Amino acid sequence: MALSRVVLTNFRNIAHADVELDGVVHLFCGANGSGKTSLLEAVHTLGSGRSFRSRQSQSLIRYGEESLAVFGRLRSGVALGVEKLRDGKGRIRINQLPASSSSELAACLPLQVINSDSFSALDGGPGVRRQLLDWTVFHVEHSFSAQWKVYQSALKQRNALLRRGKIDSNLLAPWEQQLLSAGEVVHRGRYEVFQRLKVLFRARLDELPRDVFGDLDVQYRSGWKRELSLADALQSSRSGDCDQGFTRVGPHRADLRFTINGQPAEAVLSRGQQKMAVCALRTAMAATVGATERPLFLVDDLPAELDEANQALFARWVRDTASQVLVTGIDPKTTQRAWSALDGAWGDPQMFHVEHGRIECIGQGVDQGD
Ligand SMILES: Nc1ncnc2c1ncn2[C@@H]1O[C@H](COP(=O)(O)OP(=O)(O)OP(=O)(O)O)[C@@H](O)[C@H]1O
Repeated sequence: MALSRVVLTNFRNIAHADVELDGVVHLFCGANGSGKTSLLEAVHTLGSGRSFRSRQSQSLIRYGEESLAVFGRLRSGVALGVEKLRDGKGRIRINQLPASSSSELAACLPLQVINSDSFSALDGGPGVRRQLLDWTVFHVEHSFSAQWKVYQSALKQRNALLRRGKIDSNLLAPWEQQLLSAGEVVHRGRYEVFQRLKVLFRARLDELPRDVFGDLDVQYRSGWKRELSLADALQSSRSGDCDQGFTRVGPHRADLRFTINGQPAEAVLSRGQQKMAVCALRTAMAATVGATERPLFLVDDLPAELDEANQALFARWVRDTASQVLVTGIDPKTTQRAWSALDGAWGDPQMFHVEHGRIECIGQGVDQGD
């Protein structure tokens, strides 16, 4: 799923940009504050309805303007459009027709992001890791998001009853029935996809130093005690749930645990090693999804925290799993080094210069000689 063109209007400091994406590797270089990350955010908005930097769409709209728009065309010909207004309203269009949810965008344009927030996969809360797993499940099986929505709405209803101190079985039963049926599907989807993801993650870790990454383990936690069925777990936590006013067990408490010899991985790994573990995870997620929905990678400042060997290894992982990659950096030579070492189209990056919100294509890779 590659983009052939993206058009931005009033997106942060970018008043207007029309960017043709003819290749597979596209490097956007420029000074701090020039608008590089804004371009990645705009592409992210196109594929998910929101930025990876801010949940508030108002902050994305160029100062003094009332709305922003991002338009994109995929190589397949599909046209995507997202518009956001200052009052919080917005519109999503796919092939000029209104779309009802941002998951329709995600199905058209799968995205992976590597940026300074990527560490949260290891040191953030369980919700971050659940989202990563769910991204993978969704792109393997799009119907997953419908079941997850059913589960979440039943959970909301059960919690509302619990908060009112209602443990009347007759009132709880219909919501628990929904929780069970949707919850089982969600769990099964996650479990099956996790088994494949784990193998592909391990294969990438095996390319990293064994003394550090050899013992890095990842486990899937379903959100309730393994020895119980979900039905039994819900039943046995009912009175405690009522005391607390919320449902304490179930797929909404699922997590991935990354450990090294029983210790949390983030407590052992250096920053650069953590970033490589996340790069391994995200490219393994892309590989799990497979060839039909190869994602587009958005990489904000790859050289940050990574030495040259690790940047080169990450570039190879991306080549093997992505449809396309958009990378930002300050210095063109440093930014392109990892990519220029690759063969074929992947080794021939398209370069863009970004300055004061203007994006200009400056051709293929710059000369690496000094
Ligand atoms: N809503 C907005 N309207 C106009 N400008 C904005 C808005 N939000 C942020 N900016 C400005 O847009 C500029 C571009 O920010 P961006 O994060 O894209 O820069 P960058 O090129 O990625 O920089 P860095 O190399 O420092 O990461 C910044 O100067 C920022 O202050």
